[in-house]
Amino acid sequence: MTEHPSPSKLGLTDAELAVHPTVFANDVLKDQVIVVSGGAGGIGRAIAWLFARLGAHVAVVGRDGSKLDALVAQLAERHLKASAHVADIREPDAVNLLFDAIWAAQGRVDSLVNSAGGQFPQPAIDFSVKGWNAVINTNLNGTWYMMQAAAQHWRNHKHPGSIVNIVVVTTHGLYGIAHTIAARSGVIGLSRAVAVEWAPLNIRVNCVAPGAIETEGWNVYTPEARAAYPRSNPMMRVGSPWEVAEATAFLAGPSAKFITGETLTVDGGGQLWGETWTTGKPAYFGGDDK
Ligand SMILES: CCCCCCCCC/C=C/C(=O)SCCNC(=O)CCNC(=O)[C@H](O)C(C)(C)COP(=O)(O)OP(=O)(O)OC[C@H]1O[C@@H](n2cnc3c(N)ncnc32)[C@H](O)[C@@H]1OP(=O)(O)O
Ligand SMILES: NC(=O)C1=CN([C@@H]2O[C@H](COP(=O)(O)OP(=O)(O)OC[C@H]3O[C@@H](n4cnc5c(N)ncnc54)[C@H](OP(=O)(O)O)[C@@H]3O)[C@@H](O)[C@H]2O)C=CC1
Repeated sequence: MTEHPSPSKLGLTDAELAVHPTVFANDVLKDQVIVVSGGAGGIGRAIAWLFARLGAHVAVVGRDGSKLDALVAQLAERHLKASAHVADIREPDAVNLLFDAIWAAQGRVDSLVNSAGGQFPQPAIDFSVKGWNAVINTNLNGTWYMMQAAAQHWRNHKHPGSIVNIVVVTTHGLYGIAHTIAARSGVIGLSRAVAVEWAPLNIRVNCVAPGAIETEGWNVYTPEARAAYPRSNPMMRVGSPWEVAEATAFLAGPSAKFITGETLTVDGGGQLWGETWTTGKPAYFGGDDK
């Protein structure tokens, strides 16, 4: 994967996340257990901090154990509850074992947040089969394995639950990321379908669709593409992972107990106005790229 590292930091640090003001009451998720895939990434990390600060135990999931352990240590330093779990969401057996382990250790799971995901920017006409499959496997299949394993455990334990899938705004033709638009449209459709099927099990399923949110995940985009992201919405700025975390807490927790099958867009109005060119603006559309 091509990386374009930023000379300065992207997103919020643990020290910032530990003290960032929140609109939620401190104990609103007291005693709950929340599983956050991609929990050591930019958005997942903000979700982990917010949910832990609201009283939950957060089980953070990813492939890189050292990133997860470092985050759990930071949370523990502030007397917040968390555990690190290495798993590849594309491996259904590993995903099932993950939920077995968290239930065994914590005795409950209340919410699942699927923030693991990503893509690379490339015009769709040039996608390789391997590249297409990598994005579909991660974002559609991986998210589904996590959703199904969570729901099966809730059914077996006769326990209510809620799922929030972090997706991408799919209403635009977002140039250069057609594979992810396909995968995320699948997740949104899937969420609407199982919101109905799983209502009898007392399981709610919703999505959050972020616009341009500054995180380390942006290193796959060129500095020129990143520099244009503030113009992707009428607020003329990029979003913060904390803004996605608060929307996620709203949907995951009791504030949304009558909401299911919904997608909450957190994009500064980017659905209504703005331009997003993840691979540069082609000459055809008035830009410099050939
Ligand atoms: C309206 C509102 C406005 C909204 C405005 C919205 C702005 C959009 C911003 C969205 C931002 C984000 O989501 S940023 C945050 C998300 N984070 C990321 O995207 C992080 C990077 N992405 C990932 O890690 C991805 O999960 C993924 C690319 C699938 C990597 O998975 P894997 O580890 O399996 O993949 P790799 O082994 O690296 O690569 C597998 C194959 O994929 C292809 N591949 C990988 N990188 C490639 C590249 N740069 N160019 C071409 N092809 C590539 C190759 O075929 C690779 O095989 P080989 O050829 O054999 O190597
Ligand atoms: N930032 C943005 O502008 C936007 C982001 N999004 C979406 O929001 C989600 C979070 O994004 P963000 O936090 O910025 O991205 P990051 O790249 O910072 O974090 C994504 C995390 O997902 C984990 N992950 C990736 N693949 C797997 C896998 N197969 N199994 C387990 N974990 C995996 C990675 O951890 P590890 O390497 O340890 O596995 C990583 O920490 C993604 O789905 C992203 O596409 C949507 C719109 C805009």
